Amino acid sequence: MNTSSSARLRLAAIDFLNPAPLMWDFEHEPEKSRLAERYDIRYSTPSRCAEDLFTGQADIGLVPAAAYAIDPTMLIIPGCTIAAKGNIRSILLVTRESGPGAAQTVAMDTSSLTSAAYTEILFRKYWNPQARFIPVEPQLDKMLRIADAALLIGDPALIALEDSQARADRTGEELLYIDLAREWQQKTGVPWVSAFWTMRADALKGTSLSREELVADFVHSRNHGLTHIDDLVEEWASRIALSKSIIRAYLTENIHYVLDQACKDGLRTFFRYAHEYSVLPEEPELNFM
Ligand SMILES: C=C(O[C@@H]1C=C(C(=O)O)C=C[C@H]1O)C(=O)O
Repeated sequence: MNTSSSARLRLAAIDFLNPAPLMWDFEHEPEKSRLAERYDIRYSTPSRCAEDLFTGQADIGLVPAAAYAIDPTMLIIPGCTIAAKGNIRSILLVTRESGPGAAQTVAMDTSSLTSAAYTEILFRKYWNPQARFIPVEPQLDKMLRIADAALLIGDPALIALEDSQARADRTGEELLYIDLAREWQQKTGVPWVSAFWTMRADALKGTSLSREELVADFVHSRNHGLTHIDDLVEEWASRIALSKSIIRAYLTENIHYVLDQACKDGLRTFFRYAHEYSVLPEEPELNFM
């Protein structure tokens, strides 16, 4: 917790392509310097972001939805999300040709909390309730050596999908690349919600920031990011092994950045099933700041 008005809020952010529009003002002038006086950003993976918030090493985090059920004393900052209302492209279950129903073991990307929980629900409810889950580093070949299917998220998933034909040519092995957000929506009728900004309930105490100023910082950053997609495509083309057209499609067609009513319904459905299938401890209320 911050104790003086000059103390900055510690922000745990995710070092993937998908949050880039949310981070626009935090990473670009003219707002960057102003926001640097309010927020101290540290980048990591989704699971690490949650850990930093829950262990008190961060005040605000782009937190995987699953983590919110672990500590519902946290407050959701309204407005922004990482979600999908169609294909998400970066959350994949990769299986052998026999499909997920035949998978006995699933290697789970250790950087994921939420997609891992969704995957477990999909197996328990629809595909194979007996499947076993093994946490593994996100390397497809390694994962498929020890399991029948693999969950990949984020940039490693985007790259694996781009490489899918080349991999099949290389290895002679045909794999299925299942987009889990599309699968989830077809089965449940609600959007897939991965993450949202979450803060410790006492985070604003001791700072001079009001609730409205804080919400505006995040919402304006997202809005500015969405008007700078061309710039983001240029920036990211040199950082990730993807074509500019894929980066653009991912930021404009795949990821949905507005935490709207449909996403809130999606979250409630996710939490209800997660509790029903013993994937998460309890079904939390959605508490907004
Ligand atoms: C869309 C994605 O969402 C991310 C996936 C998360 C998870 O699986 O725990 C958490 C935060 C999101 O930023 C992705 O990484 O592909």
